[in-house]
Amino acid sequence: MTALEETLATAPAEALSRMRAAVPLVQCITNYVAMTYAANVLLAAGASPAMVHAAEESGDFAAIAGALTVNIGTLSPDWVAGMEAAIAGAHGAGTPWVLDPVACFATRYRGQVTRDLAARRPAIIRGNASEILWLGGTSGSGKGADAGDEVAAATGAARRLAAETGAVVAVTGAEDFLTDGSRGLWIAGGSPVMPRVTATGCALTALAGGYAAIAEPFDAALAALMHFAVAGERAAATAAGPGSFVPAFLDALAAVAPGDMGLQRVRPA
Ligand SMILES: Nc1ncnc2c1ncn2[C@@H]1O[C@H](COP(=O)(O)OP(=O)(O)OP(=O)(O)O)[C@@H](O)[C@H]1O
Ligand SMILES: Cc1ncsc1CCO
Ligand SMILES: [Mg+2]
Repeated sequence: MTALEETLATAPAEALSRMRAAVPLVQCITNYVAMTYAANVLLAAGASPAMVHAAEESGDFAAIAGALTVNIGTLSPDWVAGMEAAIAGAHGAGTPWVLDPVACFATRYRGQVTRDLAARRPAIIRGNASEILWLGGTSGSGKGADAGDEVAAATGAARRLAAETGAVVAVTGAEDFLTDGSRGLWIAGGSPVMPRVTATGCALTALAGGYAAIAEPFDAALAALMHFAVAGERAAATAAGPGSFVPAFLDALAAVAPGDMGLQRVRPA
């Protein structure tokens, strides 16, 4: 087996077992839209969320958290100060952090803030294709928080961004792409209903934090993507639409077992 195949064969299942055993504390700085959903996703999956963003405390909190996640969805100057303080606290304590560049291409302010955050050594960057295209130096056709581009169009940008920042980069969509700049993987699964529920991607970023608390960034991102891929597919099979998908998805996240995090949905790029 190659090193990559060994990673694929055991790492996601082991990561899920370790996360459920540890129930890691994950500090989430996320947007107003995503807060409750992301917290519920973490609890269902097996981690312990805390939504802590004020600059007065966010750095101290990052020092006691297992991981920090930073999502710019509803940013404002106060929140950006909280993000910067949290990241400084995370670096001081060796806490890994995850960046979600929501709609970074949409305005100059978002773009500047995102570039500044991306330069602060995130362990993982998780975005949709339009966000990663823009951050990787190419313009796409995103519309606000929703992607307007195919994941396949963003693989080069993802590799460049990973090389530039040192982060593992996950691009999500109908199939997800994961790279650390050299290794590349495709992860299949999920459901077309997922982008019809707001903050699904934001919640995935939060879960990537849960895994980053107990695994190396590449394995952590892969486990989070697989956990969503399995649970999303199962929930969609029983849901009537976006509304009933949400409770079914929380149930499915809780029900995913290590043995479900198998190789069959992953292929090397
Ligand atoms: N067409 C699709 N088929 C299957 N799964 C999908 C599809 N679109 C998105 N997903 C899944 O939905 C999840 C969120 O990805 P998405 O790319 O929609 O995030 P996003 O655009 O950042 O979302 P948001 O900003 O609204 O939180 C991922 O697990 C992804 O695999
Ligand atoms: C709808 C929306 N607007 C800002 S953040 C957010 C959640 C999805 O990214
Ligand atoms: Mg998003």
